[in-house]
Amino acid sequence: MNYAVLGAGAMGYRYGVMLQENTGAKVDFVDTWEENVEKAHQQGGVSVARDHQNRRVIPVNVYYPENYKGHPDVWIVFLKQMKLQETMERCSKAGIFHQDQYVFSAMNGMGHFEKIAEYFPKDQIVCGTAMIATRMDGPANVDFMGAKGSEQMHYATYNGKAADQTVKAIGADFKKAGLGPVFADDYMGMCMAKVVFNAVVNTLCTMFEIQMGQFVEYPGVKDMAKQLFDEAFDACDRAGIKMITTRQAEVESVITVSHQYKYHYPSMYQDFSKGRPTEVDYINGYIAKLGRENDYVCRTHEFVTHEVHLAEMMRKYRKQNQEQEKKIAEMVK
Ligand SMILES: NC(=O)C1=CN([C@@H]2O[C@H](COP(=O)(O)OP(=O)(O)OC[C@H]3O[C@@H](n4cnc5c(N)ncnc54)[C@H](OP(=O)(O)O)[C@@H]3O)[C@@H](O)[C@H]2O)C=CC1
Ligand SMILES: CC(C)(CO)C(=O)C(=O)O
Repeated sequence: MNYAVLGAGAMGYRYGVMLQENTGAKVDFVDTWEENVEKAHQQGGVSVARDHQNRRVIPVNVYYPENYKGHPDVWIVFLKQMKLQETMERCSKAGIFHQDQYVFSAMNGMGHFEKIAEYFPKDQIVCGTAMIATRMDGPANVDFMGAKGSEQMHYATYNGKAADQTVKAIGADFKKAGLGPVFADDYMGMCMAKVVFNAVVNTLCTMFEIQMGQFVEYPGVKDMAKQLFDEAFDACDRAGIKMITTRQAEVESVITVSHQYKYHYPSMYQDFSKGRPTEVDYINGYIAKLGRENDYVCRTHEFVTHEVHLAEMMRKYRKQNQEQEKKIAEMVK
């Protein structure tokens, strides 16, 4: 099968490169971030390391939507939630989406499949979640975190039906690529199991600007995680969502995955540190909204969503405050 990755960022390159290298599939990349596309053209591909080691340039074909002439069997979408609608619209106007194509996405948060369904038939949407950590260190420069074989992901059909031949073929390619796919029966329970995980790890690491291994040093992590998971699971219970995991398993997973990816700054921090908006409204904000819609108030998630927005807004004072403090220190000398 042929693939095109929409969003040549950390995860887009990860999926695309692993498919290209390990399955021999033809993979194209489509992106709108100019510096990224130009850098890939200039250096002849994407620079890839694994856990900071063995950095090398892997040849890849990266296009702007307007230049893309391919007709892949499957689109793999890895955009940030905030950019999804705008980018899908740009691609649609460029005429690169076709009604015979399947589309897979394992973006974090919720709300993206409904947007994707505006452009592709519902029966051809494959939902995913990825417990796979990747850093984007600069344009066309990525770092695959975690040892080879540590990759784990889930996928499910959006229509809730059994996997058809194409979905099975996608799953087989993901397996051959080394992405560790597991098929799930229900996409909502599968996606929410990842959303609630990100609502703890991504959000707390971002606010405190720390790596996952540093976060898990704190002895109160299990208590904090439990509080956030309890609220999220209660909201899901009320909404009739059957999670593919349990509260206790999620707490254990926070500990295990944080040790496994100890040097990883979650993707939310990667946006935060670059002065970009974060996906918090699609993660903790989504849980809080789900709760409200089902007569349940997720107080901690609502509060935490505000905290992340507060932290985002306060980034503008950081330089000013540091300069003021420097001046005061000089006056005191
Ligand atoms: N990174 C990870 O470890 C994981 C991420 N995810 C999820 O996957 C999805 C994609 O995330 P990820 O691959 O990390 O995203 P990235 O930020 O690496 O890339 C997504 C897109 O963001 C834009 N972009 C990124 N950095 C910059 C920058 N400095 N300046 C301008 N534009 C930039 C680019 O396109 P454009 O300008 O067109 O937006 C890029 O294609 C998200 O939903 C994320 O939560 C899920 C699991 C793990
Ligand atoms: C790698 C992982 C699982 C860490 O929370 C992730 O989803 C992210 O960085 O966004």
